[in-house]
Order: sequence, then C-alpha cells, then structure tokens
Amino acid sequence: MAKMYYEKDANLDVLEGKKVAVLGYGSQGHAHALNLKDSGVDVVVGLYEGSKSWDKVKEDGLTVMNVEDAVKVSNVIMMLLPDTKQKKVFDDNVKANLKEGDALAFAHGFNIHFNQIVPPENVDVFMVAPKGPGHLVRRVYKEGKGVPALFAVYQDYTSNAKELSLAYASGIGATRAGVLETTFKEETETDLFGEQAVLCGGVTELIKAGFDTLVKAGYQKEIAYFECLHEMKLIVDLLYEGGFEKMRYSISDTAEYGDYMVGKRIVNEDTRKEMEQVLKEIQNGKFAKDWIVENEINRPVFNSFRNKELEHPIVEVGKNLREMMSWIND
Ligand SMILES: NC(=O)C1=CN([C@@H]2O[C@H](COP(=O)(O)OP(=O)(O)OC[C@H]3O[C@@H](n4cnc5c(N)ncnc54)[C@H](OP(=O)(O)O)[C@@H]3O)[C@@H](O)[C@H]2O)C=CC1
Ligand SMILES: CC[C@](O)(C(C)=O)C(=O)O
Ligand SMILES: [Mg+2]
Ligand SMILES: [Mg+2]
Repeated sequence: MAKMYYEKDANLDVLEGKKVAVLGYGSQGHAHALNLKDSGVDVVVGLYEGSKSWDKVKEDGLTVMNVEDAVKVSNVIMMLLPDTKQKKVFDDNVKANLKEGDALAFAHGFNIHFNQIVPPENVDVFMVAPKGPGHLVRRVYKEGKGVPALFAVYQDYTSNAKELSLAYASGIGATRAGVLETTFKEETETDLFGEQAVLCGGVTELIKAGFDTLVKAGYQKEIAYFECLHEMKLIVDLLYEGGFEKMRYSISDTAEYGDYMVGKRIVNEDTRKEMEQVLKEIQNGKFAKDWIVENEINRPVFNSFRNKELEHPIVEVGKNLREMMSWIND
C-alpha cells in the first residue's frame, strides 16, 4: 500500500518566516493563496499588470504585485499559471529573480517533465498537485475538509524540500484528506491520462452519447439531461463516498443488473485498447508536443472545439433547468 501522509506528518511551522508567492489567481491560484492565508502562511500573489484578477486579489484581502516583485520578496514560488504560459513567464520574469535556496513549486508536472522549464541548480523544486479542481480545493477547505494531493521532490538543494512540500500541502488543506509521494513523471502521465480518458474527455463524451441517443429516439431533451448529466453527479457522489459498493447498495437491483450486463458493452475491449494508445501518446510526448504547437499557433483547434461544444443542445437545456434549481450556483 502507498505511504500516505496526513496532518500529523506535516509541520506547517516549516513555512514560518517564509513568504509564499502564488503566481496566478485562477482556479488553483485563488484556492492555494486563500487556503494558505487562512492557514496562517504569509502569501503574496503575482500577476501580470492588467490581469482581470488583480482587483479580485485585493478584494480577497491579499497583497498583489507583478511576477518579478512577487518572486523577489518570496522564498517559495508556486507556479499556478496556465501550463502553456509557464515557460515564457519562467524564462522572462521568474528565473532571474530566484535566490539561492528558494523553492520553485508546481501543481502539475507538465513543464518540468517535458523539459519546458529548466530550473537553476541552487533552488528546491517540488510539486503539490491537488487531485481536484481549484474551486473545490477552496470550497472543501472552508468546510474544514481537504482535497487529496500528490507531492514530489524534483530537486532537493536545501535537503528540506520534502518537509517544505508537506508543509505546503498542509497549508492548502490537502493533508486533511491524504497526500501521497510521487514523481513529476508519474503525476504528469497519470493526470493527463485521467483528465483525457476518464474525468473530462471520457465523461463528457459518455454523457453526450447517452443524451444524443435518447433525444434521437424522440424522448424529451429535459429527461435526457436529467438522466445522463444531472444524475451523474448524484451517482458520482455515492462513488466518492463509498466506492462502487455504496453506489450499488443505493441503486435498485434492476439498475445493478443492467450495470453488469451493459457497462462492458459500452466501455468494451476497443475502448480499453484506445485507452492504452492514449496513454502511449502521453508517455512518448506526442500529446505534449501537439499541445505546445497548438499554443504556438494560437489554438485554432482548441478554439474551434470550444465554440462547437457550446452549440450542443445539452448546453441550452441544462442552462434552463439549472436556473430553476436555486441551490445550484454556477
Ligand atoms: N484547474 C485545476 O483545478 C487544476 C490545475 N492544475 C494545475 O495548476 C496550474 C494552474 O492552472 P489553473 O489554475 O487551471 O489556471 P487558470 O487558467 O485557472 O489561471 C491562470 C492564472 O494565471 C494568470 N496568468 C496568465 N498569464 C499570466 C502571466 N503572464 N503572468 C502572470 N499571471 C498570468 C491568469 O490571469 P487572469 O486572471 O488575468 O486570467 C490566471 O489568474 C496548471 O499547472 C494546472 O495544470 C492542477 C490541478 C488541478
Ligand atoms: C481533471 C482535470 C485536472 O487535472 C484537475 C482538476 O485535476 C486539471 O488539469 O484541471
Ligand atoms: Mg488533475
Ligand atoms: Mg490536469
């Protein structure tokens, strides 16, 4: 069994007397910065001038400065910029301002693993990668809970990088749920695979395929939405709380029989073979190369998919139905 680290294994005092610069204030950035602040850590946020989040940081009671200044005044620099912007910001604004013994930190291993960022030798390099979206990292922290995370040490210049990683994980609430040691390679490959094949790509295509099948057969699209998208969350809540066992305990025997008979017809041997291929393309760097090039040419494929997805009928029906459920906020 993997070694797990919890609250008792982390010492937040390791961050005492240090300042943490959280670069970026998006999904992960706002969550790390606010959780660290609420944990008593000294935090500044680094952004570019003109960022749409600049005023939000101030409204949230944090100090904001440009990236160069944030790096200069800090000892731990957490890179929470989009993966595709990290290399340029690191080369142009971060690198020259790092001091001996600082720590450069990541929430995803992409840029280190695929050699986009080459850190100087005289700093620690670690990762604390929450296994959940940033908005949930913040929400569950406020509820006194945590999102699990992975941590990894890539470079241990100070011989203190592991303690520092665990302290950071504690500061964002992750040690409340459990933290697991990994490498940048393992985190990068598994994270990319998970989001592509299962969590994001897999789930959205499964939902759309179910919705489209019902609507094509003449059923009301509102029913198709409730059946294939809305109830997904309720089923996944049971999986989250108690695994397959709790979900199958709660559903009817009729649903459980259908689950055993039909699941493997949907996710079949061909799907599993394709998953293996997807994993190979992550491991051999094909996905990373395609994504880097796509960004160099200003994202034509990405933008076209993003626009096309908004035209799918599930978008409008979902919007209308969610508006009637006052407890759901965007
Ligand atoms: N999204 C998630 O939940 C998860 C993300 N991660 C990782 O966390 C990292 C951050 O991702 P995510 O939170 O999604 O990113 P977002 O796109 O949500 O936020 C990026 C932030 O960086 C700011 N930014 C953009 N360009 C610059 C720049 N040149 N200088 C300074 N700031 C800049 C943006 O500014 P502005 O506000 O003006 O747009 C924004 O605040 C990535 O490595 C990602 O893989 C890991 C786990 C989960
Ligand atoms: C599942 C997507 C994710 O890996 C995450 C929220 O963990 C991401 O990159 O946003
Ligand atoms: Mg992830
Ligand atoms: Mg990811």
